[in-house]
Amino acid sequence: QFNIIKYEDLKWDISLGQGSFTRIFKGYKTDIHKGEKQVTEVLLKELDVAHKNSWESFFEAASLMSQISHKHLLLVYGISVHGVKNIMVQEFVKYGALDLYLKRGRSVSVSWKLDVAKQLASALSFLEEKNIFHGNICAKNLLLAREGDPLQGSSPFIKLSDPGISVAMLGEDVILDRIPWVAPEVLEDPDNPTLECDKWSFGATVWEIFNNGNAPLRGWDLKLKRQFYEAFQQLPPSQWTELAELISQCMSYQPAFRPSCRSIIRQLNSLITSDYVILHATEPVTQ
Ligand SMILES: N#Cc1ccc(Nc2nc(N)cc(-n3ccc(CO)n3)n2)cc1
Repeated sequence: QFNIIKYEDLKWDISLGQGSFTRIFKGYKTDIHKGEKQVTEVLLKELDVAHKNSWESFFEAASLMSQISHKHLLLVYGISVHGVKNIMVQEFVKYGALDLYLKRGRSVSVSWKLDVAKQLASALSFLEEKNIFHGNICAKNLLLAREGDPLQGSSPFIKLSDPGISVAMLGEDVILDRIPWVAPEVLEDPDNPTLECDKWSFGATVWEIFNNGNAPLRGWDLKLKRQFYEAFQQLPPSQWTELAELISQCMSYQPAFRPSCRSIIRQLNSLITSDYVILHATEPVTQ
């Protein structure tokens, strides 16, 4: 499924923060390649000891990412186990998580955001072809490999990160806290997620990207978040009607009403060519 990396071949560098069940570090792995020592920069993702009994699910996420390869899917080199430590060894993606990058107030253009959305849609389309459910699509799990430079006209490049511990293994509170990224039907039946659930999350992620990385329903408590679904509410619509339309299609409470990946990509292409893009070259950054 994936290769086992020897703990002694890994070296930890600085801590880069923590996710919900993991902490991440910059690091290095050493390989012997044709008798030569080769050191590779990696991202070391450690499963918190408190959640060590979710290690199968943690590694299942790693093996999912190792079995398929696509330019917009994160490369996972392998896993390492050392005592109670469970470590996933990933390619180091230069600019890290997209939500933090956008929050840092980088004012990026509308076409930059659409480009990122299209790359995510193509990763989603690839997963759909392979009938693979991701389960954790959000801006925090989009990694920025290339910034793209509006002046040079070079475009950004993103990689979708591993899904982490599967949603079926998570407690109800963790699932509730993932509102509005988690599809409403997942709350009803977390053990049988479908590909349509990822389309809902795609809609919430595009909303995030166009809101400069600010989380939707930020600061809402779990009760309010649950009510958001019970009242069939939608996220505040973008003033760009066609974009708001795509997001609300993806975030249909009826899974069958969500558009196919092909339709999502087609709609993104028509957004890219619309004159809104030219008029709003770089939005003033509203924090
Ligand atoms: N400052 C800074 C900085 C931080 C991280 C990276 N690189 C990176 N590489 C990966 N493979 C994965 C991640 N992640 C970050 C959050 C998650 C949650 O999924 N992953 N970050 C580069 C710069």
